[in-house]
Amino acid sequence: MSQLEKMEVNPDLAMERAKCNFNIMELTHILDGGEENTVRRKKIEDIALNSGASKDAFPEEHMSPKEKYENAVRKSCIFADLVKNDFAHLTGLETFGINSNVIRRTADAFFKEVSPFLLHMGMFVPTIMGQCTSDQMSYWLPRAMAMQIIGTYAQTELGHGTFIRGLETTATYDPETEEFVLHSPTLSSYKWWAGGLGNTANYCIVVAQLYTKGECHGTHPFIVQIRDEDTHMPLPGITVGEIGPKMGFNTADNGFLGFDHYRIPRDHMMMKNAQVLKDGTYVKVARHGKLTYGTMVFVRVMLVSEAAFNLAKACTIAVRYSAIRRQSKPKPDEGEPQILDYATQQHKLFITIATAHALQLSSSWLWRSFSAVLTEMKEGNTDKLPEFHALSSCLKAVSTSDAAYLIEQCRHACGGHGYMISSGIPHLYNFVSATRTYEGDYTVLLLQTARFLVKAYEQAEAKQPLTPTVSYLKLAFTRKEPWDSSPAGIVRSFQALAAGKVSTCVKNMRKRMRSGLSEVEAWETSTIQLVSAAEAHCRAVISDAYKSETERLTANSSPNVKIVMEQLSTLYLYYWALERIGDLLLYTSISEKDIVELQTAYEELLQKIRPNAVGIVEAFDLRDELLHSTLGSYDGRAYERLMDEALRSPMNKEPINQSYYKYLRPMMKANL
Ligand SMILES: CCCCCCCCCC/C=C\CCCCCCCC(=O)SCCNC(=O)CCNC(=O)[C@H](O)C(C)(C)COP(=O)(O)OP(=O)(O)OC[C@H]1O[C@@H](n2cnc3c(N)ncnc32)[C@H](O)[C@@H]1OP(=O)(O)O
Ligand SMILES: Cc1cc2nc3c(=O)[nH]c(=O)nc-3n(C[C@H](O)[C@H](O)[C@H](O)COP(=O)(O)OP(=O)(O)OC[C@H]3O[C@@H](n4cnc5c(N)ncnc54)[C@H](O)[C@@H]3O)c2cc1C
Repeated sequence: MSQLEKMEVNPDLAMERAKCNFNIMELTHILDGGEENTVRRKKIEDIALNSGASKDAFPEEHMSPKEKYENAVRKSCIFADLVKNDFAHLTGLETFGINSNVIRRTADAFFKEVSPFLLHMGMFVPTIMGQCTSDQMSYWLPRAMAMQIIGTYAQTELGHGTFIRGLETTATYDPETEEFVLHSPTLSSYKWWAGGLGNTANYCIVVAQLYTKGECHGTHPFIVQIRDEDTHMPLPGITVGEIGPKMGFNTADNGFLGFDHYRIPRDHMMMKNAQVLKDGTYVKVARHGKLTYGTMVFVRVMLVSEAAFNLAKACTIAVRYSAIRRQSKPKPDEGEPQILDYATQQHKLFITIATAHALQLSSSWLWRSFSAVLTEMKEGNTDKLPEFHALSSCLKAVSTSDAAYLIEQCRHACGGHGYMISSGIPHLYNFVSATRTYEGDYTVLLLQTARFLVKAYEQAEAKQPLTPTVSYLKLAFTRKEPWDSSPAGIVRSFQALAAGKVSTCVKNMRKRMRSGLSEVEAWETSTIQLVSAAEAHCRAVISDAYKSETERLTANSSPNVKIVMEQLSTLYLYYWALERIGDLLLYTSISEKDIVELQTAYEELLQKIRPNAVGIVEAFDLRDELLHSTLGSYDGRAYERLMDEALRSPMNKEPINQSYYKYLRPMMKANL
């Protein structure tokens, strides 16, 4: 009999819910962006999850890699059907609701890892929307949205991922036949990594060096058919396959792809930003050279919400588990406390909750900025693109890195059981740690932001106007920032700290150049500090956005919800101030006494948040189907669920495994 048939909700969790002193649903509405959104989200989740279609008859963990992939394809088709037929009227899919947070969130109930359609939804469709002319779009978009074709995004090669200008795949225009000839001249030029490429996709966007009239015009995107639309066989001239097991993403059939003088029609070049005319003349349309990188910028923005969502899942699991787990006996005449009562446990977990809020609110703010930039770009104005590139790069880098670190911390907080796949935390970690690398590696993206910061610093030095997110750089030219422990004061200190770090980098680079290094060498020898300066800038941006969004969103909320949100945003500021004490000592007037007071205030805040901790994570409103966790389910029956999962293991299906007769018994008998 299943252990779960025996009892109801764990009493410790029931007690936590009873003592929560704020309106959980009100916080949920705020996090969803309004009550209407919550109602719509719940409708979608009900349609998708009450059908039972997301469930597996056999635990996915015990399937072979091939079975896992096939199961993921099966469920992807069911999910795609739901998206097309059942959700459309609720999400506005005719526009671009397909990437809405709700669809993304609901998909997680279907896939413990990821769908092989992730790249189709996440990059193929957005690239069609961003890089095609309107004629091209009216041909490709309906086919892609209706899932008549399945695509992916093949940019990275075996030899190059970061350095896009170094890609080796060529697309050479042949005016005789009005075709491009795609070719992979070397092993390192083979496309590598594209999700869904291994077995699923029949089309892909290929980024290749464009040659026409004997001249190279750099990398451009092309839509390329790789498999027959009927038989799914790779087409002649195409070599395609799957790259093998990975830390995560094992249901995503990431693939490799090579071309042997493979021909595609001229109009399969995505021509919104640049065109090749029939006679081979190259015409540049875009006003900014990097608009072909647009899909990457879009996905970087998406990844900030991804980081927030995955952190929300991890801390829901870890906080619920910490409420039902009792361990040790610090007071001999009392029982074992809930581990959530330990200050060190609160230190691990509450920053995780606060970061989930910080990233979610910063991500909404970033989306609004993105929409404004896109609107201006539609009118031909690309002035704000450099600032937005710098902003989206650092936010992608820091959010994914923080999320990976804090999810690992949630695993630590769950002790040994957190190491079980069934806890749900390993899948979250494996997924999020990849986001730190793909769509631009952490270091590489922070160095992009640093380039922008250095230029902005030089503008500040020359007393030229600064764009909004870097206007604080003028602090580098004033006296040391006086320490002020109010939230607004801490944000200002983070800005002073970032300004100080950028200034130090510039001064060091100039010194190195004076001592004979070239500009490139001076930059290269300063990159450790430049990465640190860009991280500090990003921390100041997040802190500022989190604080001001909290103020905006709680302006009309009930007093207790306001208190909870303010406590969390203040905790975020205290935590990072304490983490960066060395830097604050350098760039602000903080004293030893201030530091002692800050540490005390931080510890007191943890205690204030403690009674509402379960309520706060439950405001993320994550159904059990989305969490996939034995430790974090709503009923808190972690031990029963762990035992149930253990009993489902194929290793327990026979009392004696055959290896006993084959190996163990002969060995032990021989050793008698
Ligand atoms: C049924 C199933 C349902 C499933 C649910 C669906 C829901 C969907 C949700 C989806 C969520 C996520 C899905 C995503 C999954 C993605 C998987 C991973 C995909 C990939 O990884 S694709 C490959 C990505 N690759 C990269 O990111 C490469 C990183 N490299 C670069 O970006 C660049 O090369 C570079 C590092 C920036 C350097 O470029 P380059 O050498 O060309 O440039 P320079 O350094 O010389 O700089 C020149 C100049 O240009 C500026 N600049 C650079 N980039 C940009 C830009 N993007 N925009 C604007 N400006 C840019 C740079 O700042 C310099 O300016 P300056 O000269 O200083 O003025
Ligand atoms: C799970 C997963 C899915 C992916 N899916 C896709 C996909 O669908 N389509 C696709 O096209 N690609 C995909 N990728 C590839 C991904 O975009 C690249 O791996 C990523 O952009 C990093 O590039 P790289 O592998 O070349 O790393 P490298 O650039 O080789 O990085 C290796 C190290 O070198 C450092 N480094 C590199 N350049 C510099 C520099 N200029 N300065 C300082 N340090 C530097 C990096 O910081 C890093 O520490 C995927 C990757 C993963 C892991």
